[in-house]
Amino acid sequence: MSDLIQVEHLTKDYGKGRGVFDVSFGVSAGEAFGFLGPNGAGKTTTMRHLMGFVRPDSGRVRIAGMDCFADARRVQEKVGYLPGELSLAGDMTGDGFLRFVASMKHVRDSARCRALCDRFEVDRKNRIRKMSKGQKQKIGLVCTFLGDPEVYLLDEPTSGLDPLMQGRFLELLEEEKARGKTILLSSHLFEEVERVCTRTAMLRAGRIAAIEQVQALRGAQNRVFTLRFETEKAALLFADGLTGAARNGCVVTACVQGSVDSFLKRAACYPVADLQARSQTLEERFLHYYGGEEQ
Ligand SMILES: Nc1ncnc2c1ncn2[C@@H]1O[C@H](COP(=O)(O)OP(=O)(O)OP(=O)(O)O)[C@@H](O)[C@H]1O
Repeated sequence: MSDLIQVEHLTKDYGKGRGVFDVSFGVSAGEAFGFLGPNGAGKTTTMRHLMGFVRPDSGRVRIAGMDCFADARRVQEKVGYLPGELSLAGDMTGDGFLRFVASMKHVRDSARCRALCDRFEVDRKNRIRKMSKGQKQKIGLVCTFLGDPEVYLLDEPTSGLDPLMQGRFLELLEEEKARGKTILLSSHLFEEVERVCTRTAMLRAGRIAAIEQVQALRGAQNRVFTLRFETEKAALLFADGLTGAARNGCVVTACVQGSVDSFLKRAACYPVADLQARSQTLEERFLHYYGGEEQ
């Protein structure tokens, strides 16, 4: 079966190396797909193409077989989109705005809206312009989930939320995933993607650097060793020519992929005062793709 979300060779060139270039990926129905990348990597630009706000310079972007630009209205009816930067009607109260959005989305049953507001402890009485960033973000989240859409495009959804609300949001996302919804989740936060998504793309400077199974990343056999040698000379000799090793005085930190046998035998040639080993975090693994990126 073909993917529900299809991005094929998407290019939007804003000049001076900015934009997205030859971006391709697919998200199958019921899959949660992560979209990770540093600032300016192209996450928002890709999402805006999926919402049909922007016409690609080249390439194709489709949801449920519909061209996102040509069929923008029909696509948008299927999608719950949370933009990275919200623009809400500041003069309206939270309640007034939610009612307005519900009517736009033809949502007649208010039970889901109430449940979402309770979950996120939404301030419905105050005017939106008087709300904090987090309070506005919670209104945005309720609007996104309100219509019970089939597809979610979420652009850094937890930005501005406190840890309690971040947790509640991730719970909601897991529930929606269990209900078969298709999710594209853009984030800077590795833990967030790790918790919800089965696969993730990593964007760098407008291009896909890699697409990986989250499970495979989590289970990768990479180990980070920190060794303290008796002397700086020993540390220097040990680290010399060792790929991926960093030395600070007597301490050498190195990431070892696969078998640790030859690494430990090499270390055993020098006087070791202390050794610690741990699994490489997902974040460290991603840094491999982002290495050298200017933020
Ligand atoms: N309308 C536009 N005109 C010119 N350049 C743009 C436009 N929209 C985006 N860009 C540029 O395209 C690049 C990608 O931006 P985008 O907002 O997609 O990145 P992002 O990954 O969402 O970043 P962030 O994490 O900071 O939100 C950036 O260099 C940005 O300046």
